[in-house]
Amino acid sequence: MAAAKPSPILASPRSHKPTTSLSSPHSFVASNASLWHEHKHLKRISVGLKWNAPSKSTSRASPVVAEAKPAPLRIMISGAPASGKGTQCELIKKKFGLVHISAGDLLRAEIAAGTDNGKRAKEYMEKGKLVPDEIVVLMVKERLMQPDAEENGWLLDGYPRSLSQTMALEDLGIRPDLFILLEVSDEILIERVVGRRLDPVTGRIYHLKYSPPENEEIASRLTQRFDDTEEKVRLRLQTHYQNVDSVLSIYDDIIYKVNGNARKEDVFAEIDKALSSILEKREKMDSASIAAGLAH
Ligand SMILES: Nc1ncnc2c1ncn2[C@@H]1O[C@H](COP(=O)(O)OP(=O)(O)O)[C@@H](O)[C@H]1O
Repeated sequence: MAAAKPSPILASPRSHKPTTSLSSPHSFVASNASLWHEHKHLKRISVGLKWNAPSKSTSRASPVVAEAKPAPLRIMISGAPASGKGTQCELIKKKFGLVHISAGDLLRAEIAAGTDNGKRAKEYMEKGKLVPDEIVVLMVKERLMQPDAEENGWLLDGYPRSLSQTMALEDLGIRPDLFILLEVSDEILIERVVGRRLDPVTGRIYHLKYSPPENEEIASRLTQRFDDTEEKVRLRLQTHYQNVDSVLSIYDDIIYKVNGNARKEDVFAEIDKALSSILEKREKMDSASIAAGLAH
């Protein structure tokens, strides 16, 4: 079967592989993970090759390459509470079709379902602390390995938030193409959190001052997240700053810092530029690899 045959294009260099330094203890795992991901993807491309029937005028078959879809993006997005991750995730999801996996949303779903994990998680969330790894790590890992995320790529939001969570992914050979860090000043963050409201009917997020509800009916049903008070956001910020550096140190070579104080459209334009550029490079490399494979 064609899919089982080793493809000559597997040996080709790929531009999207994270640049890892040999001195880094994580570089080996990262490169292997990347190669594994590429191998799976390239197998798909090699299956997708089509050949034209020989035309009357030529004796040789000419290869026609089926549309080569580049390997799906795997992106992490990080930032302090209310740095705009949720808004940007919506925009990224819409444009790039990635599966949005939010650690906070997964935990809130556990709480809503009344599971033991949910009950335990809520105790930590109320204090603005990180939920223990034994709950979070498995939960996120299982979600990342669902077929939709493998097939369409993923956008991981709010994970990893500590060195141990990062290492759990590295041990599994899971590494993103890009680690987006939204940077916003504390003053703005606190103001955003305290005024943030959710419409439980539409799922839309409002801000009492900056993006108020359109009418009284909506205004009357808005809810506030239980951890969106000033006191709790200060604790969450403290937790964030205590942990973020250790996570950044592992993704040093793929960090993309974005000024999150700007308008959401401008923030998205920055992110869009980076993601589109990865995809463009990947498409070019795929075409070149396929052409090289066919020439053999
Ligand atoms: N990766 C994680 N590890 C541990 N706890 C987490 C993680 N992600 C979310 N949480 C918990 O859920 C809370 C809410 O997270 P989230 O919805 O991402 O909002 P925010 O980033 O605004 O704090 C966090 O304060 C923390 O208690």
